[in-house]
Amino acid sequence: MGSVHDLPVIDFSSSGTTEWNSVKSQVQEALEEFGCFKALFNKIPQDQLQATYKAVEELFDLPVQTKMLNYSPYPTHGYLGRLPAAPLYESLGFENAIIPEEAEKLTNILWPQGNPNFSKTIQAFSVSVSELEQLVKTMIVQSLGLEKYKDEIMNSTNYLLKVVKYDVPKTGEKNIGMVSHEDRNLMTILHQNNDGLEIQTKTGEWIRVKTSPDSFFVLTGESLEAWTNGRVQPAPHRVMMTGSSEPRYSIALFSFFKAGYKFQAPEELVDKEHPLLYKPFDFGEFLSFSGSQMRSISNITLKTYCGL
Ligand SMILES: O=C(O)CCC(=O)C(=O)O
Ligand SMILES: [Fe+2]
Repeated sequence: MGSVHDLPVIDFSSSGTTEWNSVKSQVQEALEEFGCFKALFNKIPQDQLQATYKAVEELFDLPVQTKMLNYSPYPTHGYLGRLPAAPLYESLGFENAIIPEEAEKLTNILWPQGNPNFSKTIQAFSVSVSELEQLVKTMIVQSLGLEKYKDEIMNSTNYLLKVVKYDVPKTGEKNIGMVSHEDRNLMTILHQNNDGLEIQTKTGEWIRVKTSPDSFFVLTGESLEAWTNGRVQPAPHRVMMTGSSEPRYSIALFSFFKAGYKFQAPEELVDKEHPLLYKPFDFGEFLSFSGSQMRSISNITLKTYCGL
């Protein structure tokens, strides 16, 4: 792990029991201190990664009216763009993108004649990143001594693949790509083609995440804070388009508890020093009620919604 001024970097490329235990404790330490870390994960070949970025560029090249067909009943899970607070930002979301039929169904809305290459590419990418998400989740439940909840957690998780494009700011335009916020889901695993993502540490310092082809940035969200009864807290993050000469793309897999699954922190994490922070809640209902997947953008906090 790096110095106080660096974000932790954790290598997931080797396997074996010794490595597993070492990586597991690095994960827990990083999450408790920063709520995030950079994962070196080489299970996605470079040509697959390049094909995914190519597919994403093709998607953003579609006319705005077409992109707007990407609708989700959940706020911020479908097409978003031209927002006054984020004029450089545009995103689309693919719910359950790890399931081939779902990826295809959403693809066919955008390309009624079909685009099997696109749906297969984003589905394969989502599956690979979901494997990393499941490794991290397994390590968290093991570190907390809560492995008995692992299957329930795994079976209650859904995934959304969100792809984002940030335009280069024009002269005189603000360079904020996305304002500071924390995510509300369980975990977000993000790959970027150019630097731009910045993380705020607990001491208030902003750190810019360095891009490399095999690095995936793991951020935890408010739902994990609730499930761990405050042990892991999400880090504020933002995107600054500083010194860019070309658009920036990021591809992020969001995991969250399925709508209809009411959850609360396991009783093992509740005691005198750690009183229960939140009443049981359903993430789908909370998302609909709060109006945004991003804390700090919506005025409704989890504390006001179901805090104790
Ligand atoms: O594009 C990025 O790097 C950040 C995206 C993000 O934070 C989000 O969609 O919640
Ligand atoms: Fe975020």
